[in-house]
Amino acid sequence: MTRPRRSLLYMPASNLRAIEKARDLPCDAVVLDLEDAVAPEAKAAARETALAVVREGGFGRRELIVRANGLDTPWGRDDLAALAIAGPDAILVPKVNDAAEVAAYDALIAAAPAHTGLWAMIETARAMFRLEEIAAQARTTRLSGWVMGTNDLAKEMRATLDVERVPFLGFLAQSVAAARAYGLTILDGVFNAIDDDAGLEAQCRQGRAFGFDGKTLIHPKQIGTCNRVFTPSDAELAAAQAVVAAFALPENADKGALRVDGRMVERLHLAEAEAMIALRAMTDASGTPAS
Ligand SMILES: CC(C)(COP(=O)(O)OP(=O)(O)OC[C@H]1O[C@@H](n2cnc3c(N)ncnc32)[C@H](O)[C@@H]1OP(=O)(O)O)[C@@H](O)C(=O)NCCC(=O)NCCSC(=O)C[C@H](O)C(=O)O
Ligand SMILES: [Mg+2]
Repeated sequence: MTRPRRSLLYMPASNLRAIEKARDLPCDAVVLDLEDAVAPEAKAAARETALAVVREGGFGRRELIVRANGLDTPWGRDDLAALAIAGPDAILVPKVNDAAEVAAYDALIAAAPAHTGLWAMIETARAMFRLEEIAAQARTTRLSGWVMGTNDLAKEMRATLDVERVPFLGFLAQSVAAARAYGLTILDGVFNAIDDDAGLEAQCRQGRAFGFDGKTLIHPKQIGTCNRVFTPSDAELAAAQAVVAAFALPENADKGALRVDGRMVERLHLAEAEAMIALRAMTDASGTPAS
């Protein structure tokens, strides 16, 4: 991981007030949506707004991502052509079903600057059976991130999307495994109940337990909880530092397994501990409070 991606806040690219506000919000990334949050009659104007916002910048350390319309819509191709020239940090494409679609999106943004990543929404029933082939596109395209689209997935499956997300647990785990197998960043889906703080916290904790890098959000009031849950706590940091210190002792140089604070730790835990310390340092350096 090269930067924290705990909190990605969506906003309709047609909502100038929200975009203006986002320049000062403590999220790690901003996603300007041209897809589902924008009505058909507002699509063209929203695209122009998104392009102007990318050109203008002003988001500081926050990544700026734009979600395009799909290639099966009247707006997808024009979105991709324009975004390739504008060059946001990433272009997020919706409802990817298979590897061929990733390759098609990648070809259409071939002219984009090198810093522009391709991110894919994982949110269709068909994609659930092609996770590995989609993730493997990271080897041949600029695909570098996935975002779970649990609203669309719930709709397609006709499943109930509640706090616990029991119908989705298998797919969430498989998606994280596929993403990790090919080195992709992966963000959890949104939590729609804006005023349910306890539900949001529980779902952030669940997402972190699954291994997601962070969560996608729909409202500024969700950012604090999300950052706090996805930032290693002081206790986790201390535990990680204890693991690193134990393996650094000369008497442990040739040992593979140790007892640290009553727990068995192996060298794989050393790597985890180092990653946690690095993430905490990045989040501290980002200037964004955990809560
Ligand atoms: C959901 C909302 C429509 C709620 O809007 P509203 O009731 O107007 O919010 P508030 O009055 O509480 O807003 C308070 C202030 O905060 C600003 N605000 C609100 N939302 C955002 C935001 N997302 N980003 C930035 N700023 C925001 C308001 O402007 C108010 O500011 P002020 O004027 O100073 O008081 C609304 O929150 C919203 O539109 N959210 C984002 C919706 C969206 O982008 N949806 C698409 C992505 S979700 C998705 O598609 C997931 C995936 O594809 C899947 O399938 O699962
Ligand atoms: Mg969706």
